[in-house]
Amino acid sequence: MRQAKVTPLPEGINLEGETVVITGASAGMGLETARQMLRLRCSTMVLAVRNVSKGEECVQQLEQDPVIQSNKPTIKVLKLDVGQYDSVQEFTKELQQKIEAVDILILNAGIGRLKLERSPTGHEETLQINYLSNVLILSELLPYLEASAGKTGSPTRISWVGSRMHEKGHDFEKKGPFRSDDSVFARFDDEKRFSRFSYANSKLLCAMFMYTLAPRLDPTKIVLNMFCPGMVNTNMSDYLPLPLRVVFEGVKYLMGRPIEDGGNIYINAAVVAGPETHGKYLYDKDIQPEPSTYIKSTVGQVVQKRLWEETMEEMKKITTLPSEFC
Ligand SMILES: NC(=O)c1ccc[n+]([C@@H]2O[C@H](COP(=O)([O-])OP(=O)(O)OC[C@H]3O[C@@H](n4cnc5c(N)ncnc54)[C@H](O)[C@@H]3O)[C@@H](O)[C@H]2O)c1
Repeated sequence: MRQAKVTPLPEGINLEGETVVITGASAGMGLETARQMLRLRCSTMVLAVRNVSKGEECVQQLEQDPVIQSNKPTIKVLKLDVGQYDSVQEFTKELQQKIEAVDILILNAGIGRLKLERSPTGHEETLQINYLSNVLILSELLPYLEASAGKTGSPTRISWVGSRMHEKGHDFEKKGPFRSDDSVFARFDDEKRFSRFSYANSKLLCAMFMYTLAPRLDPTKIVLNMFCPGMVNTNMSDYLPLPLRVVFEGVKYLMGRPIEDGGNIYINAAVVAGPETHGKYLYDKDIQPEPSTYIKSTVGQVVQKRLWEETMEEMKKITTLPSEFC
């Protein structure tokens, strides 16, 4: 059974004059969202990518689209490897130097892993790529994104790509994903405690962080939400070993959404849904009124608080915290 069809975007969306930044935009839904937004007249698109020459190829590909050509946008490629703090800091610096104000930031780059692999920071990769580096991006950019709102006259919108799996990872584990008396990061970094559900667990951290940060932000300056696009036919499952990949490809073929629908959901979260999405999770196009049962549970609440503390300790080692983090 296929995933429910996505309602088309309303007529008349016009992103003329807007500047959009998408991380991990050289493939999958990041690239598709860039394409759709450029077709909707987005004036400046920043593709934040690990491989700059691949990013440049994407620009050439996008510029061949007659609709995009006629809109005459500026498309920029900036280097960003979310596996490395240095690269994140170089990216946030370059962005502020080159782009005066941002209307929309989409935190899209993400990976899955079944085995413990470490990023150059020493942290397990899903923890680093899906969670910690996104927190650093926010930490470095919050003052600039708030200032952007002053320049554009409307709140800067940040949409973070989560996954519905964040509600499910712990269902498959014997003791739940995190204990209330254990380090959150150790659950990823410690070989003995690493779980093959690290993808779901890393997205759980993202959701918990979003729920903690959003109330600290002024929604007249920044609207922050998280969303899950559902199962979409991208290369996301390439990390799986061959037998599992074959099964997953079959499931995706039968049940997954076309990538165009994925882009449509991204645009809904970032553009169509308004300030009422601040601090909220969206599934497809529906705003979830409340966090997941796990996040609301007693253990979940302890873990959410500990996560914030551990994250702030980590960020303090790398940068000066913005006021919203203090
Ligand atoms: N495809 C799905 O069914 C699905 C479902 C829910 C959530 N998501 C999320 O959607 C987002 C996009 O995934 P996708 O399905 O388009 O997969 P994808 O693998 O096609 O795209 C992932 C993107 O992240 C980039 N990326 C990975 N590591 C990076 C790094 N170190 N530095 C910079 N960029 C890096 C890749 O280059 C790629 O452009 C991810 O966050 C994923 O978790 C996907």
